[in-house]
Amino acid sequence: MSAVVDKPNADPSIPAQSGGKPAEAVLPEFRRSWWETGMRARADAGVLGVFAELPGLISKAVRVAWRADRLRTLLVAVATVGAGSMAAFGLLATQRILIELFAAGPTPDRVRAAVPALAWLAVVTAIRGALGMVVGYALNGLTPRVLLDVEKELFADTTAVELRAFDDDQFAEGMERATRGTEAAIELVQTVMNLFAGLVSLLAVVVAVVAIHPLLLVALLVATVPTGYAALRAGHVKFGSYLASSTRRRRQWVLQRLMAERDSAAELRSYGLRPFLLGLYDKVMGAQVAEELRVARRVTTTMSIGATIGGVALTGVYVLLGVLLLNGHIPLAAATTCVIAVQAARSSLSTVTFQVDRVYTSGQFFNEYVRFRSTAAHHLPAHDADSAAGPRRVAQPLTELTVQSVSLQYPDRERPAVDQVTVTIRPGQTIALVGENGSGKSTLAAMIAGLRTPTAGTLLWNGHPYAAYDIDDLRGRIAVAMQDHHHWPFSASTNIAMGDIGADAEPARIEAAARKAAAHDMILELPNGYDTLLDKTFKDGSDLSGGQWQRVAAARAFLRDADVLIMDEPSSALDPRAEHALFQALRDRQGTKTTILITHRLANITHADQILVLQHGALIEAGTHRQLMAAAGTYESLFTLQAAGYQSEPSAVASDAGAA
Ligand SMILES: Nc1ncnc2c1ncn2[C@@H]1O[C@H](COP(=O)(O)OP(=O)(O)OP(=O)(O)O)[C@@H](O)[C@H]1O
Repeated sequence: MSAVVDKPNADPSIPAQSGGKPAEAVLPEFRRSWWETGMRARADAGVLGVFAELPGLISKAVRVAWRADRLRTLLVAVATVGAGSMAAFGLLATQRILIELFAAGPTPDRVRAAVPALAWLAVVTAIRGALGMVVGYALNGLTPRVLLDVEKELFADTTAVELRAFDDDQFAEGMERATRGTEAAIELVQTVMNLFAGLVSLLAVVVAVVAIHPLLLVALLVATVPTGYAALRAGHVKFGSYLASSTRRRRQWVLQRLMAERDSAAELRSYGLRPFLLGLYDKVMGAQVAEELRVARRVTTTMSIGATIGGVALTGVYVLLGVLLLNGHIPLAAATTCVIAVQAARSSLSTVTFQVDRVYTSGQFFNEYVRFRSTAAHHLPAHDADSAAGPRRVAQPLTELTVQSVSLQYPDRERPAVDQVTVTIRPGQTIALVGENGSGKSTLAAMIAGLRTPTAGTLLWNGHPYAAYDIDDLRGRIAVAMQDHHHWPFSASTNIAMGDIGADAEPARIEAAARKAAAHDMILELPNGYDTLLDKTFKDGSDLSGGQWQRVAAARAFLRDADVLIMDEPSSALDPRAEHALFQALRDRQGTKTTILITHRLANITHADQILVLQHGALIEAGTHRQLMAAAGTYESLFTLQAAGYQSEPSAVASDAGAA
């Protein structure tokens, strides 16, 4: 934010508010955004820079299209070349007609002689139209497939990368750019195809003109090159306009969301932000209208200059043609065809220059997608290089889980979150992780769950390092109820069934899991019971309270018949009755299934087989409740403190009564 306050007018299109309080000081997201990259790059790149990058971008587009749908890509290419050839034939047929019409002899004879060429022209024009329709049809089928392909690849990456990737702000930024890049893939393919079509038509005109008379090529160049250059310059200016409107769209979008979405609705009302946001909307739109008018003036000037240059060049060509005609260098029919060819070439050239602009811009966005995917590849789970046979399946139930001198240091932190912890966990045990906020309990649990990789030390499942296993298979053996569990926007039953998504979602199993988490009765009271959609933003959707969501999350974890169940603060929002039911269900697992429990409510873990006390990431105490109480260390002091909280109230009441 400070950068914005220091430079309140970083974006000149936003007016500073009076009183030294610029509007953007409270809305830093209004600063220039990464997603203008492509447009800015285009605006900054010179004409040569654009052409230098073009071949690489074109080849990327062709590869993406080819992978998505070979048949349609081929169809577009063939039909485009076909349509171009028809344009050349059309010009040749036109010239033939003119030759016949301008020949000596009676008019009916001349018209009769021109009829075959006329028929040719009609056929060629019809074929050209049909091929144009084929191109449009094939492109309509091709582009959604391109989008599907690139989006699928992107989400295949984002769902596979290790959790640590999400701690990296560069990764998060890259992901946003890549999402925009997927849409750019469509644009890139479309514009490359249009560019190709424009180039083919241009080439067709050139071929036809050379076939009529080589000298006419000079005339064509003189008439089209200045116009082409002017069109490219105009493209630059139009790009400025595109840039301005994109900025406006982003601002509108941010404000529209703030004023219309559920997430901000309560705070907007509570703080009385309505006039502030509406006022800001007015200001932003006012600034944008002014910007648009400024750009419109520039566009008009550039276009006028372009039109003047083009007109002068065209007049030169007509003069040249007249001179050639008078000197008898070219026949009248060729000169007339040349006039038609020049018009066709000018139109193709303006298509080409416009598409060059667009290929360059969408290519920049698509590059972001390509870049992100190569970054994501570095975040994929590492597999043990020693095991040549590939990742091992988890064939046996858990016999021993060993945490061997394990540490994890987050990249942006000076000290490790978990520091050389060693523990051995046996099947059927209940392990409790205890310690102050930030002592490393969740981080240790995430490593045991196979969600994070230690920066030092090893985790062993049945004597083999985690890295030797197929990570998805290993994770399938562990169920986790996260501290910050996700509110999945699906029905209540799906929310629970997601705990074992590969298995049949039998209602009886789902209900049994819900009962263990004290969620069954609560779900039955919802408008549509288990079928209630837990997303308020859809019709008939419902929302749950914090504690109700926690019960659903616990039920999800109970559903999976996991070797190890990890529950991170499962009762922080539960009422006493629900808490009692949940811990009873956890105690029922003891002796048969392994449970790792993280909680600050120490009365709930007195039955644990091992209580591990963490401090600043290090394991400072381990033992049963009885052993740790006898040791009179950190655990004992925390437990005594909490127990005193429960006992103090009655004595306070008693002393109050005595005083009365
Ligand atoms: N993704 C992260 N990136 C950087 N640091 C993190 C991240 N997650 C946790 N930390 C830091 O690591 C340390 C351990 O965090 P952890 O969540 O494991 O603690 P905890 O014992 O579970 O805390 P609590 O009782 O509050 O849930 C803390 O200092 C925390 O700030």
